[in-house]
Amino acid sequence: MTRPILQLEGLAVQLRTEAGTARILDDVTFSVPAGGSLGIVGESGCGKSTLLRAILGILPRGAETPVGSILFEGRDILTDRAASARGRIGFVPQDPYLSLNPVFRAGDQILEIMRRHAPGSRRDHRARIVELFRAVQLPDPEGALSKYPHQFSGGQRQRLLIAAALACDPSLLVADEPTTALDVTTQREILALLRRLATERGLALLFVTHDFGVLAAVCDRVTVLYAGRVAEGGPTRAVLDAPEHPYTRMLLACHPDRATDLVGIPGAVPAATAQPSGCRFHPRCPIARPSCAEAPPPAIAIGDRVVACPYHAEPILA
Ligand SMILES: Nc1ncnc2c1ncn2[C@@H]1O[C@H](COP(=O)(O)OP(=O)(O)OP(=O)(O)O)[C@@H](O)[C@H]1O
Repeated sequence: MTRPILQLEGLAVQLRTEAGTARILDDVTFSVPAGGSLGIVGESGCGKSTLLRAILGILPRGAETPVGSILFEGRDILTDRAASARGRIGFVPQDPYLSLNPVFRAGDQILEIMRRHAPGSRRDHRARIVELFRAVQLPDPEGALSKYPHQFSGGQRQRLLIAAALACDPSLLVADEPTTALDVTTQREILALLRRLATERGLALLFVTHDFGVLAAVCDRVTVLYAGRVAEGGPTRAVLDAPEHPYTRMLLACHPDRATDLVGIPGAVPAATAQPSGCRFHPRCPIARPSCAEAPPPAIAIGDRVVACPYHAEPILA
């Protein structure tokens, strides 16, 4: 088996807020091997962004020290600051319109990042940036160096941001819904680009999305989060074709591309300060039993999949 680049074991993140302790992530476990791509999906408020923040070491103020471990290239970046500082984690943000500094030329913005990570002369760095621009298929890579962000289209700006994420020579690329701000055609091109770069460079890719179409286009595996806990995980195709957890089944049934007789999931994701006892999905779950409110369900392994529901084989009646 390929070595994991990123491995989370029992990660829990809590935040002190005015409304009490927000239990945002609990017992999150998964791994991403070199060359592998994992998508994190779940409704808004399930903890996807907080998960990325924990990995990138940028949790908000009020966060308690996370519990569990985040092994990056075999070292726990929660405790090993040196590993974290040296970490080769590239980040592709959500919004290409907000994520570039409008007053600096594209080349200079990436030069800054490269200088921090790799030795070399200005000329070496510029040559490498042109190479990166070529790799992300920016038109006129040489000319792009001296352009300002507003001189690029949305898709080109996202390509610039991917080039910026690659500037630290990463072994892991973390992307937070990088195509939501783009039109469908551009979205497809950017997803294909990410997929190709990850394969060609042997990068591990961690991809956050709420869109199953995007997930299927990019990720070999998926982890479904619900209210900060893993509901289900496994190969993307298998999970999309035959979801096991009631949450995944209902979430997929509400997807516009899928016509089924199930409509929406009643209720809403609970506030992180008011997580239900036991299985956090039980108040919205049509097959919940009284015991579901008692203790968090353990993750059950089914081949190369996991599902956190002892009643996953039961039908859901509309
Ligand atoms: N700084 C904070 N203070 C208080 N609560 C927070 C904070 N950050 C996140 N939360 C809460 O943690 C939960 C998870 O939030 P998070 O942003 O990680 O979810 P998400 O799945 O990324 O949502 P979205 O898809 O809308 O970005 C939510 O209930 C949110 O209100």
